[in-house]
Amino acid sequence: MQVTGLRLDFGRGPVLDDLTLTAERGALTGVLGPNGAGKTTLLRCCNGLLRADRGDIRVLGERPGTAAAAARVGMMPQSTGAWSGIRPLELLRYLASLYAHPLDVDALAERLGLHRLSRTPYRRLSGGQQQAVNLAGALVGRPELVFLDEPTAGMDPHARRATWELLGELRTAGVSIVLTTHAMEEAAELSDRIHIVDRGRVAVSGTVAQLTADGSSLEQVFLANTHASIG
Ligand SMILES: Nc1ncnc2c1ncn2[C@@H]1O[C@H](COP(=O)(O)OP(=O)(O)OP(=O)(O)O)[C@@H](O)[C@H]1O
Repeated sequence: MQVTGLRLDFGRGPVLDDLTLTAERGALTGVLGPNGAGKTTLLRCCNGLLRADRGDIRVLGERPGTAAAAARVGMMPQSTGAWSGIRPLELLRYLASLYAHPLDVDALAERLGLHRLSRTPYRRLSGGQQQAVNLAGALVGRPELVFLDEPTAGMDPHARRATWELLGELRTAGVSIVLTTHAMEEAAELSDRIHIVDRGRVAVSGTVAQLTADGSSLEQVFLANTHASIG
């Protein structure tokens, strides 16, 4: 995925400000940044849900939001209210039906601990369970590239580890992954490359080893290269 010179202003100053970054195929790319830095906005642009004022995005060589891109790209949003009454397995079966070669829904649900929740409507699931459904929804179409917006936020340590394992297997299988997170140890553990975004721009990029070469922790690098959103 290639993002070049992206700019987007909702009317109160730029949220994305000449943002340029690359996510290599087959790699896991971590996008970090303070609250309000523009991470979700970037992911929404990459999925064609928002259109930038300026700049260019290519996902798997395609323009975001086209049918060609949608068939090959998955997106796990931070939260979604749209599925409130539907049960997890019904939802996943519906999403699977939209793709040519979906994953096996029962196996995926079992893997993410959703098979026991088959009768519970989405809105009655816990926050972590909703996250697991969102993740399954992003993966069920067997995407070549998947965007995950804070995939483990709200997950307990068991669910988080199961998710990390799943992401590791996807990466081994050649799936490209772009994820946002506020968990520094998660970013350090999973990412092949990290972009730290601040006020709509990439402040610093590199592998974890490159970013922490002077002995700093990833959190120290984050704090040194970003502005606080509160305080
Ligand atoms: N549709 C919108 N209209 C107006 N402002 C918006 C809209 N969407 C996002 N913003 C603003 O853009 C900025 C960036 O928001 P965004 O959700 O991309 O941040 P983020 O980096 O994902 O933050 P967090 O880590 O808190 O999830 C925020 O100031 C937000 O209020």
